[in-house]
Amino acid sequence: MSLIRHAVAAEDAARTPGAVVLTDVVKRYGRGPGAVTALDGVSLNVAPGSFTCLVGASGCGKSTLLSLVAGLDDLTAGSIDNVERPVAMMFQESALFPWLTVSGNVELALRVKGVGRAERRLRAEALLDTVRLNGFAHKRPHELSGGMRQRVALARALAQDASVLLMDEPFGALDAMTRDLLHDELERIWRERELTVLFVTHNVREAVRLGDRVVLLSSRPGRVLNVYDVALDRPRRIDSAPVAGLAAEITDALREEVSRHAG
Ligand SMILES: Nc1ncnc2c1ncn2[C@@H]1O[C@H](COP(=O)(O)OP(=O)(O)OP(=O)(O)O)[C@@H](O)[C@H]1O
Repeated sequence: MSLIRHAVAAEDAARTPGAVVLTDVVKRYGRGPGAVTALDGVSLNVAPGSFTCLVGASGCGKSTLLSLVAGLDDLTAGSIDNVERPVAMMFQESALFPWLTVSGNVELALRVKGVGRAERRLRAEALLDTVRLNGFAHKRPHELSGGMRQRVALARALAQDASVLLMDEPFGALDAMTRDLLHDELERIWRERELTVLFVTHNVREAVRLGDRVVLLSSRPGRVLNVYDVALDRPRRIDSAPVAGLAAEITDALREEVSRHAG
């Protein structure tokens, strides 16, 4: 297995400069006998404008990896380079402020950037248009469906004008149909804005539906086990045979890893 891993890392390192370049990243939480090694030597070159999905067993360090790229936590060893700041993040929970309107939530991100009031309003309107929420600017989050709340969260993330978008299971709590619609929207926005997306998911089919590449991490400590290039035409359907076929291959590898770890 380590041979594959090293081959993947070497091939990755040989690619042209990335928007995000991780080199031998190690992350350990705590010290002494109770320390937890979450990531152990992760190397990955994420090309500008690419869509990379991360999959792996629960607890393998996917969220840790995103928070390190976001600069929210310190590395124990290794390096992360070329990340243009700020990066935008999106989570499974929309984390909107309930007392603010939809527009107010998006405008807040612009306010933090020092954008003036009149321009904030205009830009928030345009962003809500981008995520197809025009007409909902004055609603409060509790008046929206889960999918609509995630659209607002996406608009708020886009308001930061970041070129790197980090997404931690953003559609994990949505029903299948809403999730499929949001896949289409995200794919469109990713292309229009030439974003670099790092997307964590438990859903391997979702990873194949969206990603240019799917990175499979080992069980804890997380290491890159394999990188799958997804050479399927877009737009893809999550229930199409080619998506299901590659997803089955990755799922088999993931199952093998989980049972190897359990054994
Ligand atoms: N702040 C922390 N302090 C101590 N241990 C932590 C901390 N954050 C994460 N861990 C541990 O690091 C490991 C990786 O956690 P992480 O949340 O990154 O995994 P994950 O792959 O995102 O998990 P899941 O798929 O279940 O969301 C886990 O064992 C977790 O318990």
